Amino acid sequence: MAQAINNWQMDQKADLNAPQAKPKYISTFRALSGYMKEHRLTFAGFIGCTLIAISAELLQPYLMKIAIDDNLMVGKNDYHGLMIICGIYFSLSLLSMLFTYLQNNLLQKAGQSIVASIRKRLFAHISKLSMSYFDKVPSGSLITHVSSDTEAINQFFNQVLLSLFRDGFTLVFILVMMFQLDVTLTLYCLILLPIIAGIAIAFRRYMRHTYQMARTRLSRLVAFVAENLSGMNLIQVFHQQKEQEKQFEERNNSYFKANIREIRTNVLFNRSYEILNNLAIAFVTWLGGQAVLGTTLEFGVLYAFITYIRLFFQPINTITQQWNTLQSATVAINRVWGLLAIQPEVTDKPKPAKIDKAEIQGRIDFNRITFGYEGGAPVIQDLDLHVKPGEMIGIVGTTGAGKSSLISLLCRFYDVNEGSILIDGLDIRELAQSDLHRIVGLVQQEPYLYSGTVLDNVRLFDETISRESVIEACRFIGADSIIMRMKEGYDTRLSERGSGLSAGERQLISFARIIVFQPKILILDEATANLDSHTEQLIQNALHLVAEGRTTLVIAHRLSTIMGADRILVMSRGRIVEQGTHQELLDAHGYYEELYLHSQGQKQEREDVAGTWHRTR
Ligand SMILES: Nc1ncnc2c1ncn2[C@@H]1O[C@H](COP(=O)(O)OP(=O)(O)OP(=O)(O)O)[C@@H](O)[C@H]1O
Repeated sequence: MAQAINNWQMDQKADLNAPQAKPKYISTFRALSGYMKEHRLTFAGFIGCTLIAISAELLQPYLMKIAIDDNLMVGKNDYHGLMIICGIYFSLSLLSMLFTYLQNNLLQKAGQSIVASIRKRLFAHISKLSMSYFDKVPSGSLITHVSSDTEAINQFFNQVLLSLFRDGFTLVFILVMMFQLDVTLTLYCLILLPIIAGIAIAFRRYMRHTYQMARTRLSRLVAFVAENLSGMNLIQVFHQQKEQEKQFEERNNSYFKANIREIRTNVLFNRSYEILNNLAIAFVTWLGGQAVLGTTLEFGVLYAFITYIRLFFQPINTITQQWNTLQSATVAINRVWGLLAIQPEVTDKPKPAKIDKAEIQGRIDFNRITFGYEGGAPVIQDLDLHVKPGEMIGIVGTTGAGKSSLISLLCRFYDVNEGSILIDGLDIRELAQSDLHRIVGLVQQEPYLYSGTVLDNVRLFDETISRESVIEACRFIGADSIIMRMKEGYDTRLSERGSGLSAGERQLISFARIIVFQPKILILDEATANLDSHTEQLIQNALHLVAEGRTTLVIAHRLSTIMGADRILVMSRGRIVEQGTHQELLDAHGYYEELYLHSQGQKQEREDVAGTWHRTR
């Protein structure tokens, strides 16, 4: 497979010097050849079956010619011979049916397994790409790569390759039979061939345009519906249903019109093609009929000839139809291979340092680090921070101060531009990322929950972690009683992104993950959501339990979360501007004190509002 990607990359480099960008058909075949080689026997079987199926089918008119000329027209009462011919005719039909079935099966088997392995490789590759890639590329386009692009490759096998062999063989076979029957008549018919092909190609071009227009309008419509579904609550709250309906109608109408245009063109083409076919038959009947009347041609030959001419048009039509599919498959393959060729920016060293997770103490050193996102100004500047094993650090600061960026660097979602980050004295770039992520655990601001049971979500589908360990972890952090109140306890299936749970419940489940996976360093990007005081208390307790024995960095939006931290850092514009304990920072009368007084003011305001509300009831 690596060879297939190398081939593709070489073709891309060669293309840079090409005078104009043309669809890269050659590189498409080279790209797929690596996968196809693995199924060479199946493909050989497919070609063999195709040859047998087509030969069986196309020998039938010839057999009729024999029946007419050698039995019926000569007036022999050879019933036995006629019966044998009819028997062979029927057997050929059965043979053709059987081998068409086998041919389809073999092609499907090879094609589907190639597409499945491309999809698997693509998914595995995407999950290894660095965060910087996901910053640049919208997730919608990645979904297209995994779904539509692989589907287009599927169509390449199902339609293009099938047609190329089946229809290609059919055309060659028919031509051979026609020449064998009558050379002059065949040559006359061949005059029509460029006209037929020209009309078919011109129509196909126009149809491609109408097809693309319909597809574009359909994607606009689908994107609109998807956007609406995800923002349905906002639309309802702001009473925007009418406005949205209007926009939907406009998109729906334009898709409808494009569809009608596509269907009309299709019908027009098929009818014109049929007329051409009938013209050719009339032409052959006129020429051949004269020859039959002049007794220079046998009637059976004319009959077989007309049947072959009728069969001749369909493969040309089908092959030209495949042009569009071939083009979209080529584009899809180039896109997929382009994605497969992208290297993650954050990579492991060829020989990463070996570490024993149990031996890790949890000391962290940020040594004068500077970092900026691609093409942007530094968001962390010359930051120096040293965290002792087991220390709990609270991080506060203005929005956009660089708090989340700092923890992204510790997780190695990005690499620092300058300086270094060490864990227990070892540069994190020396570690395999899988080892680093076993040491550093992250609870995000919006804990991500997957479609699956509560149990699966705590152990992240890792079946080596027992149900008992999960339950024990949940009991430890106080989530057990909440989970047991759910309909099916630990086996309750969570809907998309855990939308049936409150923010606090989602946080508790993600704390349980930490207990189960036991990282030595814990990062918590605290949720901004306002929690009720009971849940807030539960979360506080859980946090203290999970922080026990771990080096913990907490990005806090509520100061109450980190007032008890060993050290609090105040960040502004990518730098640490204040640090100390809660009391030390208050005594320093700086930005932290301002934040604290502000939060106290807000708290008082909330309490006043709550008091008034209770009194008025
Ligand atoms: N993926 C990204 N690509 C480009 N710039 C980014 C990206 N993420 C953050 N930034 C920018 O980096 C700066 C620091 O952002 P960061 O999210 O680290 O701040 P923060 O202190 O965590 O803010 P908040 O408290 O609002 O979450 C901001 O100016 C932000 O716009």
